[in-house]
Amino acid sequence: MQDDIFDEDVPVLIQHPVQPSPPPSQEGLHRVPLTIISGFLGAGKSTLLKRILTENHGYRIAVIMNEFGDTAVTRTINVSSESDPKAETTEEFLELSNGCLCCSIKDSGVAAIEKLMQRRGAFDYILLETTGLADPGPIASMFWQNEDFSRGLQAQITLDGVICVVDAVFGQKVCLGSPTTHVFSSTHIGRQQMEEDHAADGIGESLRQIAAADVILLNKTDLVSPSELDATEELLHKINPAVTVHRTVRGNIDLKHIINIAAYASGPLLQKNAHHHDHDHDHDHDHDHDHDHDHHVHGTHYEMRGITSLQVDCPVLTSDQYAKLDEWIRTLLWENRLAWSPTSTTSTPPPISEPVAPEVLRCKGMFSTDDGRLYILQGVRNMYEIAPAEGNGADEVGVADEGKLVFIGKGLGDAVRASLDEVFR
Ligand SMILES: Nc1nc2c(ncn2[C@@H]2O[C@H](COP(=O)(O)OP(=O)(O)OP(=O)(O)O)[C@@H](O)[C@H]2O)c(=O)[nH]1
Repeated sequence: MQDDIFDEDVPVLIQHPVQPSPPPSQEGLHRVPLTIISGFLGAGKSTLLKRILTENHGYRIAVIMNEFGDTAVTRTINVSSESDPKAETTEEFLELSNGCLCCSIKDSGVAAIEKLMQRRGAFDYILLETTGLADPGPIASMFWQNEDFSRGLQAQITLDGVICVVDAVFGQKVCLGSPTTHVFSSTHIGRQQMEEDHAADGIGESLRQIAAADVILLNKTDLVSPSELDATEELLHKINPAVTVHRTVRGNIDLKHIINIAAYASGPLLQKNAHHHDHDHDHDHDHDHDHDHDHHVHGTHYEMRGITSLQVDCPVLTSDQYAKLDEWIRTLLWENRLAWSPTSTTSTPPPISEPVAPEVLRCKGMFSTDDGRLYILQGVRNMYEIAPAEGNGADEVGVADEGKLVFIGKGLGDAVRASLDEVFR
């Protein structure tokens, strides 16, 4: 692990009592935003978190890290702790000099968060790292809750977003020093992981991570040519048409792009597909690439190794169509079937059958109704919400007459699209 750049930044330990102080009154406290950080093995999650734990950014973030003993931050902390006879007692919660709080997960993630919430007030934000092999979807659905169902932890925490760190050069190390290195396209290797990664159920973990992400950090861009990065980025957008991609080197990113992004709020969506490049020298600019492939192609679906993304235009809906769409989504997410199937009484021919039962991992959308209202669709697995857009009126958003819906999951092909067409009829 190349952690030498951080060696000068040994965090300063501040003692915490073994027993946490009693939790402050919950009254008047806002829910603490939580961001999930997932990513391919070795993609650079720890490097990103090290940055957050050591740089002066002004945020008080509690970072919950996996594999506590393996990370360079922990090693530096442990080195500091060797001279500290009470190091054992401080191991689980370490307050760092930049105001952040570092926590280890020894129990399940939920237990760690419950313990962390006993220290509420010491931080404003939670970053939760998942293991490289984890599917962030179930964790996201645990924290993403309809207000009506908020209880326990969900009443204290609100899911802000899911970040996925993608290695632009997967396998690069393996090739280093190998006589075949120069004949490998490094991005090809990164893409190869996505293309080959598929589990028994048809969707591998790295694809699930991409599917569940609101923001992708395409990391290690220093090792890959711009054209190869473009190709990888295009692939990411095909797998997840609603994701925002930032290019990074060693996880160097302005934190505003990954925290407080309100990816699950009822704000405008699907506007954020501009490509963002964050370079090590902090030069940050957004621009659209002139790809051959248009990421906003109307009514597209893309399939790779069992994962499909379906992006459709949604016309301005009548109240009947709105109700039908709601029923269609509910049936798809809750029953893994199409509301308008071959047994439908509609006059159109039944849609062709899908080889795989449809399943949605993530959906997002924005559409308007003919009474001038703008709605946001948010869904994580079998939970979804359609809520009036907050903040911006339809005029400001500028997409009132060209709504979009995005579904990412399994078996979301032609039959699903044909069924959805019925809703819009
Ligand atoms: N050249 C280069 N190396 C990087 C970059 N980001 C991370 N690395 C290196 O890649 C290796 C893996 O980075 P980590 O941050 O440990 O990756 P991880 O995702 O935490 O790994 P796991 O916890 O094993 O899944 C380390 O040697 C890092 O120094 C980058 O942008 N460019």
